Amino acid sequence: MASTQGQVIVCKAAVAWEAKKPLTIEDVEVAPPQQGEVRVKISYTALCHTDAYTLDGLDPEGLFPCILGHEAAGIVESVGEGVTEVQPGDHVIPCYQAECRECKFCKSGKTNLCGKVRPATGVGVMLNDLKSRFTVKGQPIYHFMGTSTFSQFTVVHAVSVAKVSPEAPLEKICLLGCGIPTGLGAVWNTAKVEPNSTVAIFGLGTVGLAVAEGAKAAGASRIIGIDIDDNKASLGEKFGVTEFINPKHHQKPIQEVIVGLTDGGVDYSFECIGNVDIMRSALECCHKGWGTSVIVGVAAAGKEISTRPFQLVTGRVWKGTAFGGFKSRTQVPQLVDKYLKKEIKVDEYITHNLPLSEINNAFDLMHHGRSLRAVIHMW
Ligand SMILES: NC(=O)c1ccc[n+]([C@@H]2O[C@H](COP(=O)([O-])OP(=O)(O)OC[C@H]3O[C@@H](n4cnc5c(N)ncnc54)[C@H](O)[C@@H]3O)[C@@H](O)[C@H]2O)c1
Ligand SMILES: N[C@@H](CCC(=O)N[C@@H](CSCO)C(=O)NCC(=O)O)C(=O)O
Ligand SMILES: [Zn+2]
Ligand SMILES: [Zn+2]
Repeated sequence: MASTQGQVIVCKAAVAWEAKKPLTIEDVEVAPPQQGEVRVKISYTALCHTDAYTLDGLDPEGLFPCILGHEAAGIVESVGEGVTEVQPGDHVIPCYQAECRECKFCKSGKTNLCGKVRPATGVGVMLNDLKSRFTVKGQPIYHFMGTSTFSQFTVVHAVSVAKVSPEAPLEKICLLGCGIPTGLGAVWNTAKVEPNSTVAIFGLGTVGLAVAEGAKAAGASRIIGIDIDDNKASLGEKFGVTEFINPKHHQKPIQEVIVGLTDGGVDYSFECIGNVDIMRSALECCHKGWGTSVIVGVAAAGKEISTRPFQLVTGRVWKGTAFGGFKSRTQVPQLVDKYLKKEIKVDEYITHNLPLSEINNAFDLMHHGRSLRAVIHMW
């Protein structure tokens, strides 16, 4: 095939023109990568709840028109000046959480957050010239989370690209771009759950089920799954949930139910929904003196958390996690290798496979709670 390096590529992409409106498939012009950038041919992308949250107009950083998508895998088409970490043909996972290894955050040893490109990705552009690489009939289209994987080709910062084993099936490992690492890492890196701990998980979507999988691997003795969808009871068991509670079947506040079941509360809890009232329940179902609650869910613009300070004075700890605390470029390839060694599940989270033309159906499935991950086949 003739090289497309240095040329504008015209390809299909699902464009979000405005909030709360279905995406439309457009011919998008994708400019060549500039200095420190990589153009990636996206093979497969899944949908995460965060894509729906932004499309629904709930994200204070949401900009339109944009190309959503941040859980994907593909192959490098070309690289810009100065890029040495990857080359055309490499299999990669674009990572919304960059890892430059040079900034204050990366060097701190305290966080997986990276400050290098975040100011640009937060406003939908590339760092080099603060412009977008996408246009439709000449009109600029914003990037999203520095990834924009609902396009057959995307341009990302080189510090946001994890090079992975070419042995791994791209149609599966696309999921390692967000939801699964977030859940596993929330347990292993953020909470650091110890053997024999008790755990409560609020929301058993992909993220919550990955928390269950991580908690089981960490040796938790009780893993309590909480969801308003009764179908999640049997599903949860497959990922390690040992007890299921549907709050709708209880009169008392759910935190009181859990405290009663666990001799004073759980050691660790995880909020995997994005609901600030449930974040409070998750904190308050933790054991006095040491219980730790991790906020994983992303709450809508304007929402704030609250509790009585006494909850913290008496030893409960409130934390949050982004991408499960994993350092993206270093650790995503390791997670891919773990999948190849069958040490972590991936296939089990995929409930639907759809062509790009049906991407709006994938959003409907998610909104109706009928899918875990729907994988979009881009070609
Ligand atoms: N912090 C991060 O890095 C990160 C990464 C990925 C996703 N997220 C966020 O995590 C959350 C979960 O993502 P997902 O893709 O698994 O979503 P999902 O929609 O697949 O799952 C959400 C689950 O929560 C359940 N639920 C909804 N309301 C509930 C309630 N009031 N009580 C109990 N259960 C309830 C639903 O039935 C569903 O099973 C979202 O907010 C997403 O934006 C955060
Ligand atoms: N833009 C929102 C916040 C969105 C958010 O918190 N995103 C998570 C990843 S969700 C992936 O599905 C995250 O990693 N945040 C850290 C970061 O964005 O640097 C808002 O402004 O409230
Ligand atoms: Zn996500
Ligand atoms: Zn950095």
